Amino acid sequence: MYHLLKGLHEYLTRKEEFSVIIIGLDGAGKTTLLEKIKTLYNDTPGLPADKIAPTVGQNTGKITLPSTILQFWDLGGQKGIRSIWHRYYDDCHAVAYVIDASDRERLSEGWEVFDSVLSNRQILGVPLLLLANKQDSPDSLSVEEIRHDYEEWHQRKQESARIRYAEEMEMEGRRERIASLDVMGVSALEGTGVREAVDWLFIRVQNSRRREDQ
Ligand SMILES: Nc1nc2c(ncn2[C@@H]2O[C@H](COP(=O)(O)OP(=O)(O)OP(=O)(O)O)[C@@H](O)[C@H]2O)c(=O)[nH]1
Ligand SMILES: [Mg+2]
Repeated sequence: MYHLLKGLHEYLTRKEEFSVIIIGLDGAGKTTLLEKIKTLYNDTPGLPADKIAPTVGQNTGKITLPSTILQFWDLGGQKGIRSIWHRYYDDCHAVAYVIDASDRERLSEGWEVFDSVLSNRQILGVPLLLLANKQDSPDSLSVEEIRHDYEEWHQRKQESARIRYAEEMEMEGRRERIASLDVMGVSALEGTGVREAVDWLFIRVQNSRRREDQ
């Protein structure tokens, strides 16, 4: 009887686990974001910003939400480390791409990398959120400006490329994705918008799981 009740209790209180990868250029603020998420959701606070060093490899963090555990994988963004990102694509349930909205000089590099992320078939149907970080900075572009900048960059890229038919089809998929792209403004440093971003991820992983179940 005890085992039966224990099993029932475990069944009723079980939590499903989802993996979210956090990627973006070096210095975009991914680790600062992860540590802020830990501080906001866990009893043990994350590292303060002045203790965070550039990531060589990965950092992880878990938070518990109603009937759900979100496992975050913050992957190093330096050029030489980006080649490991693809190893995480098959098993992730959502992607957060962080862009430094205050660093205008590196925006096009950020879009180049973002575009190559979008071209990966493994994450084609995976919820993807673009986070315009450092909204606390006076130099920061707003969410609308960031979206506009990306669309313009993408337009320029298409115009300058001589595109083969296969690429055209692939671009078409990407265009659809861009049209429905969700962009949110956050300040990983101050925590502004971070709960809204986590809510978005929580809802989207739940929804995509339901679609898989059907
Ligand atoms: N003003 C401001 N600075 C931020 C914010 N988020 C991160 N930073 C700063 O940006 C710098 C880089 O932050 P990290 O979190 O280490 O960046 P990262 O994306 O993890 O970089 P890699 O680990 O190299 O890929 C640090 O000096 C942070 O304090 C933010 O929201 N606002
Ligand atoms: Mg980092």
